[in-house]
Amino acid sequence: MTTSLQGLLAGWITGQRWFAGKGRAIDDLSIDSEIEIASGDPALLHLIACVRQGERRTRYQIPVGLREHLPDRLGHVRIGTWRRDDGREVEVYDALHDSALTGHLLEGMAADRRFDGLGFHPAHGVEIDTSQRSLVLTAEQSNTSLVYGDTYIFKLFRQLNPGVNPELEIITALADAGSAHVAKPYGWIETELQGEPTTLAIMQEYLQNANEGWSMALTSVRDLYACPEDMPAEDAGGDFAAEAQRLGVATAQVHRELARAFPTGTIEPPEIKRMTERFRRRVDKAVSEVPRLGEHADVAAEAFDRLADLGHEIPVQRVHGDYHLGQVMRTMTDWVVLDFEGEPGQPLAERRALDSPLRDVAGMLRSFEYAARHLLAGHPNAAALEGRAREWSERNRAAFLAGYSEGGGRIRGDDAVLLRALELSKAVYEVVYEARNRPSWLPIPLAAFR
Ligand SMILES: Nc1ncnc2c1ncn2[C@@H]1O[C@H](COP(=O)(O)OP(=O)(O)O)[C@@H](O)[C@H]1O
Ligand SMILES: O=P(O)(O)O[C@H]1O[C@H](CO)[C@@H](O[C@H]2O[C@H](CO)[C@@H](O)[C@H](O)[C@H]2O)[C@H](O)[C@H]1O
Repeated sequence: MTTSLQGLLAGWITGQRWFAGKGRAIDDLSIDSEIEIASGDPALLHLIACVRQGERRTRYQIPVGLREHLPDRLGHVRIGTWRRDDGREVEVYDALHDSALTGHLLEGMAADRRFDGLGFHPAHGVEIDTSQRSLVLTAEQSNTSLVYGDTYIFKLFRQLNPGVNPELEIITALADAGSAHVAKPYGWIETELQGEPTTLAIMQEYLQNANEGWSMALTSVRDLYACPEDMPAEDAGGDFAAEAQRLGVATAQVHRELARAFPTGTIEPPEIKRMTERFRRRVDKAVSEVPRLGEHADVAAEAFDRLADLGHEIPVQRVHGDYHLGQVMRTMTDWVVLDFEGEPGQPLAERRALDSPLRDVAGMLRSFEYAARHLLAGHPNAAALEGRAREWSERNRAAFLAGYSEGGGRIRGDDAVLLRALELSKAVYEVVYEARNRPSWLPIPLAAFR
């Protein structure tokens, strides 16, 4: 049986990891833009689809492949059979899994090419090797990344909002300034949405032999859990504290580089009050989606009240915005920071706005909590290991903060008030994120309110 392309996509999209509207029915899916990048068999079609769920409309980027016969190796990414206007039936599938098609993206960037409304560009002064073949990364992601050979990583943004993606803007500025903490940009793809240049994908240097902070931290937690109960964390194999401290130093350096490359400012007490009101609205919205959060709302409210009474200005600048252990990689020489695009799903203007660098510090502190508690879920000894989890988290949070100060990051005595409010606001975001994407992880952010 054949269905319209819209119908096929509506049936398929809800099962994708990056689909942001999980748990709510799709009222309508329309195709806003359809551009052929390659014709023939296989063909490559670039689609921008708009999904309506109640009042909410979200745009998604979906490059699809079209083939008369789908080889077995692509069976797992089949979307369905579509009868085209000319009467031909084709198999539609997720094009990013087909290296016969993804080569066109690399060639487009190398040649600074245009396909109707799509602009493909190389970064300034680089030469792109078009012989590299791609593989899709299988990480838990909000976007989809391809690795070409062991040379480039290409990230295609799934949810689209009009505007230049902050990640492109930031990695370009920091790489131009000679930062040791970003992966070099190689190219990007853009279009125009509602009259604004809008980033669709970015390609960067692939960091070979680098380890992700999250998996390094989990290895360390696992080691501690396996140690005798009376052994202090610093004596357990795989202690992470020296790395946490180095990460703190690198974070402070990145903040300094961001402050040099972009405007900075301060926010005054009346604006701080408005910020806490935004935090409160975020809690209300989160409680309506995850009612269990309601029993903890007063903990967050108390932290926001204290921040509203702070009484002095807060320095602000460009920040990372969604900083956690999955966004940092340890290379042979240092920590490199990835994914400067802020919290996916928030409007771009908000994600590019100046903010306190302590937002990133709070994000990373939450991540140490996540790493410490993640392995407790379903662990037969969970109750006994609670204390170990707390010990690991406290030790690494302290080491990270020490490194941050040592690297020149500014933390004053009463910044604890701001940090606590930012941590709880992040935990509220995480409660919604987990409820939508990984319900079994929900106890982790909920524990932040205890
Ligand atoms: N430059 C890079 N080199 C090597 N691996 C990378 C690089 N950039 C990202 N990755 C890997 O891809 C994962 C997801 O990347 P990220 O940019 O955070 O995507 P998303 O925005 O979808 O979460 C990272 O956690 C890391 O494992
Ligand atoms: O990396 P993304 O930009 O996709 O960020 C989203 O997904 C993250 C999970 O992958 C999520 O991070 C949360 O889980 C992490 C462990 O997987 C943990 O280290 C973070 O502290 C926690 O916030 C992130 O919030 C979300 O925006």
